[in-house]
Amino acid sequence: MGIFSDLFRDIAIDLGTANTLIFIRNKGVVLNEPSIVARDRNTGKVVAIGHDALLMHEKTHPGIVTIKPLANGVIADYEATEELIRGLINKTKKQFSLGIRRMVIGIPSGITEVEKRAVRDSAEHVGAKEVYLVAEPMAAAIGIGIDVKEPMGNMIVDIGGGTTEIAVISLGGIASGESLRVAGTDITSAIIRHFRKAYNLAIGERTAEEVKIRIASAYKLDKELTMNVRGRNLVTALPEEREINSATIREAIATPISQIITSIKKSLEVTKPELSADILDRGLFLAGGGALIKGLDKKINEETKLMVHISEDPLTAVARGTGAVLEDLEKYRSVLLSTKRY
Ligand SMILES: Nc1ncnc2c1ncn2[C@@H]1O[C@H](COP(=O)(O)OP(=O)(O)OP(=O)(O)O)[C@@H](O)[C@H]1O
Repeated sequence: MGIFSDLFRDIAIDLGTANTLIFIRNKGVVLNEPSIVARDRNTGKVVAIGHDALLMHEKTHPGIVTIKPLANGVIADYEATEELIRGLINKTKKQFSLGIRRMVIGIPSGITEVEKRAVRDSAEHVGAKEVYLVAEPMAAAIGIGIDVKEPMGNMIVDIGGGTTEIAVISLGGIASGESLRVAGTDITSAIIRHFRKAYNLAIGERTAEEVKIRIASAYKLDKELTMNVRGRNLVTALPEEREINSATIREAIATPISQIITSIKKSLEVTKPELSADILDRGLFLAGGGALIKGLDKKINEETKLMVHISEDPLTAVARGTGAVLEDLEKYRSVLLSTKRY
């Protein structure tokens, strides 16, 4: 058994809008790359996946198109999604591996039946013998280390690239939840718009991401930060550098931040009283890259009066959770999503 079982691999995937992470049994998270596919414009052939495709995404190349197959937490391009899964798995391939046995995939909870089916089909086409799907907020909760099966309410807010998933988890199920299509990407877009409007400065997506990661905040900082940003002046068409500060960026991203907080409040309003009492005791848990926005915990605390915990390494919470499911399928069987066969 030993030798042969080693030749078949069991893997778990966090199929995210922004990043896809792969977890391999007994190894942990082995790959974390952007969810991007680059194709030759003429032949349609895949020329790069992940990091390499991201580099092409920013530089305009007439012969290459880059695709983000998962936009806003839904599958925008089925074929490219499969290419992404295949390409990233290939990057992790061991020389002597015969193929994949089990695959657990974390998917947005707002996904439709047809999209679920498409993810399952893609996994099967890639060679998986058994495919299991788990909702991202459930996986995040497991990754955080919450005992999802106990009769207690736990609120998870997973702020990813395309979607913010808010869920109250209890007894191994999602008691109530919402999938909001406002998340990290919208915060980046708000920064791009601010530079255009306020300074006539066009900045790229990667620069805006850097601004977000380095100085964006949701709450007044003890010490406000500054940063030099380069872009192209839309009036003179010349390159320009400008110093900006965190207070201005906070204002620029106020709309998406308040949309996320409004959704959290709405979810709290519809939570059953006994679960609300648990949440009041335990606080809410933030996961996903958006959890790293400075002061977001304070801002949510101010508006909801709840304790707010930022999960350890929020960017890998979903992947670690899908990995935990993979490593103990028996225990987690009841949290898996069912898909209808057609
Ligand atoms: N330090 C940081 N500060 C603020 N935002 C960050 C930071 N690091 C990453 N992000 C943002 O987090 C988002 C990606 O988060 P994550 O990897 O959890 O999403 P995803 O799982 O790919 O997306 P989704 O859950 O929507 O499918 C991106 O928008 C990224 O810009």
